[in-house]
Amino acid sequence: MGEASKLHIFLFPYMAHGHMIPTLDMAKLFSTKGAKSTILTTPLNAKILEKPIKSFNEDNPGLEDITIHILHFPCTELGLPQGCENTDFFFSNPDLNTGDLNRKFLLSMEYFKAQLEQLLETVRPDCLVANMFLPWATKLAEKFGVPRLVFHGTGYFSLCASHCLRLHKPYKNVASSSEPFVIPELPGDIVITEEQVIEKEAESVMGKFMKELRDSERSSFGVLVNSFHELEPAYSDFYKSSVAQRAWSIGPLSLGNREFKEKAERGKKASIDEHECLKWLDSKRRESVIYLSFGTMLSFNNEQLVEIAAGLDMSGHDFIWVVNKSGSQGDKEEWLPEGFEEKMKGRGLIIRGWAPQVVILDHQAVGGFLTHCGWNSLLEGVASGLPMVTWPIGAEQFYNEKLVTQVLKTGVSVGVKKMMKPDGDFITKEKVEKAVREVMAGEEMRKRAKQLADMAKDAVREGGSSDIEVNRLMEELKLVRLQKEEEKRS
Ligand SMILES: O=c1ccn([C@@H]2O[C@H](COP(=O)(O)OP(=O)(O)O[C@H]3O[C@H](CO)[C@@H](O)[C@H](O)[C@H]3O)[C@@H](O)[C@H]2O)c(=O)[nH]1
Repeated sequence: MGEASKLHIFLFPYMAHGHMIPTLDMAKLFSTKGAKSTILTTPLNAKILEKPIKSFNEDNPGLEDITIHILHFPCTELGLPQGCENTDFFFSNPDLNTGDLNRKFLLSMEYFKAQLEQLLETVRPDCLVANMFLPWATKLAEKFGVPRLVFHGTGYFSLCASHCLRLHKPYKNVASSSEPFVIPELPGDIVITEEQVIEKEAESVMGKFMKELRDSERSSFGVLVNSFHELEPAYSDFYKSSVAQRAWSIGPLSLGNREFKEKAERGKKASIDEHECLKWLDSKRRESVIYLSFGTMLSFNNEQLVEIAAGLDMSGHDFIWVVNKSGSQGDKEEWLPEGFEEKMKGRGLIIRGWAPQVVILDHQAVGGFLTHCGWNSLLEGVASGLPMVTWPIGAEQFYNEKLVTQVLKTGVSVGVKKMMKPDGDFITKEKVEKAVREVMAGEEMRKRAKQLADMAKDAVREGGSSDIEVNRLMEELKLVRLQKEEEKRS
């Protein structure tokens, strides 16, 4: 295909690993469909993306379909610490006030408006895929006749749950914040409590910001969802008929990474040698290891870490545990029980910092996943056919948990009742032990999880449901281009 006839897509991710990782996967996917992508991001984030993009371009000689455009982001002028170009900057550092920085960081995204406007005017891409946290992107794109697609990063179930909770506010009719209720209108009689709901604060600054996001979504070209129809059919149907005007399921995006190198290069540089990690896993029995990770946005306090360690010990299972902790408390002596690592030698691997997650999840020795239910992790767990222990922390993670425990029935909850902020739950070692044992022994859950993994792989194969939707999207974008060309001629 000639360069000029290729669709050119701008991708503008939110500057957080949970958004940048699927964005790069998306760019690769578009490349397989003959489109070229430009990822818009800041210098430090570009550094993280450079290596996997270079590998991708080397593996696909002559295409060079993915490029980065670097944006200016003057942190200190915006009231942020120097070098704060990714949420990881504050979430992995327990010494910082993450709440304040998170809000300021989110609102600083407006700074990109002028740069985006100029780029859209000069380059005129065929489409702009912008993260939901950039609501002003819809109007800017419209000004230059560029269709704007929204990428939320989460799945259909939580998008639908949010919609129904916002609409019906059922939490207003309960006697206490811990009283369970069924989410009205949402298929499946899903039970939740008020303390797990994030839609409560419509009048707050964040509530108003979220409304702006929804308004900008309504006038956009549509929504891209990292999911596949067979995983959550009732919710993908509900979303498409009752929530968004148009949506395309294009996942699981992580499955586009087939080679070891691609899987190992997702996100930050791993804090462990990937081959060492594999060697360790190779020495383990099939499905005997539980993998624990709480994503990129959280550090537990030392008391909770000690309790997790004890629970893992009591479970008797081998484990890989990722502790996303830097700063002064990251020092192992400060939070691990005395002699724990020596005692667990051979049984447990603790990764401080970043793990090559998909490499680990795909290994046959891994038999379970204890997850905070961030959507990327959850979907990666599904794609690897793993039953899960759910330990949501905040954001939409409690909704994702309900998908696993109440709909898919491929996991059990560790028993967290409420969001970590402001004053989350303390989970005892007994609860950790019980949930880990139950998931590792749960044959029915494992069977269902494996069926879902097969469906996930089928969805992204040629002719599979997600493959068809990506093709449809490409055709629609080509049509928009044709119409624009015709308008220009007439
Ligand atoms: O050591 C690590 C830690 C994470 N990851 C990867 O990083 C991503 C993390 O994404 P996710 O699991 O979604 O977690 P968060 O970063 O916490 O995700 C944020 O963004 C998600 C998508 O919008 C939301 O679902 C979450 O609630 C929100 O916290 C995944 O691809 C992981 O494979 C690694 O490779 N190694």
